[in-house]
Amino acid sequence: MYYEMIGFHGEHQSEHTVDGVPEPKLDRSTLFLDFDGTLVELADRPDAIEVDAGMGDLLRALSAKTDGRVVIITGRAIEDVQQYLQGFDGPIIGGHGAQERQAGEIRNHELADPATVGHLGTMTAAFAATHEGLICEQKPTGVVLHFRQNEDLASQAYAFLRALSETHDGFDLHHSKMAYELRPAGIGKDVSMRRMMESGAFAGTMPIFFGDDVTDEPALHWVAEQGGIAVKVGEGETAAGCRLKNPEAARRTLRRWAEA
Ligand SMILES: O=P(O)(O)OC[C@H]1O[C@H](O[C@H]2O[C@H](CO)[C@@H](O)[C@H](O)[C@H]2O)[C@H](O)[C@@H](O)[C@@H]1O
Repeated sequence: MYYEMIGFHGEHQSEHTVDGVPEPKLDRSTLFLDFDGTLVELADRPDAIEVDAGMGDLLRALSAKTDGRVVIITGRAIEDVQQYLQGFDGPIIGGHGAQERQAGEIRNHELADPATVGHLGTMTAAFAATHEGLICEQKPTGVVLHFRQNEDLASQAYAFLRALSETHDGFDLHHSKMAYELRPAGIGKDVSMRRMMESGAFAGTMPIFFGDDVTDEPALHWVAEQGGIAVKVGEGETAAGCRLKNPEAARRTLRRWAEA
């Protein structure tokens, strides 16, 4: 909407679409990319993903086309996701917005009090250790309980984290794919995205976002509302105007843009 109001819409994307996605003018765009389920296929465990061998080259090529405005925006901790992104030294928003990497330096959001996060992590790890099939993922800004290995434990995982959220101010409970997560209240990919789009090199460019999860929906909604390109990867209800079938299709579109 904003870009249409100021007359930029047509300047930032062509009317030509491939697989239902408009072809953007990358030199006037900012490209936000979710990681799990968008750039890489989901796996049984967070540490079992397989990253396409050309991922680093792809992100570097897209960064060159956008003058450095490719942003990885993920729920993972930055310390975790960056091991899969060798060769990409651009900005990363991690922990759903609770962390940011700019110019190689990682900053954690002040809302993620380290003592509280540590305490939540310790308690959740102890709970997972006594429930076979639950995986505790501790992050610098929150904690996740994964139940993909044993779906029958979903309600117990939920009840446990819910009790923690009710006894620890400032942390909200969120549902994502086969997992529940505690993260600081007030953070979100949409919040980080809006802030970034108002700053320095990003202001006045058109936002593009590829995301797959319910946790991506507020940001997909915001991008669509701005007249940007919001792409939902996979199935499910969405506010996005475009959809690609799976991460392979998303990578194919991105490779085409990188080579255009
Ligand atoms: O924002 P994203 O980049 O999509 O990250 C969301 C969460 O992704 C990871 O969990 C999910 O992917 C795992 C690996 O495929 C899968 O096993 C799990 O069931 C999914 O929920 C990651 O572990 C989380 O920290 C991220 O928040």
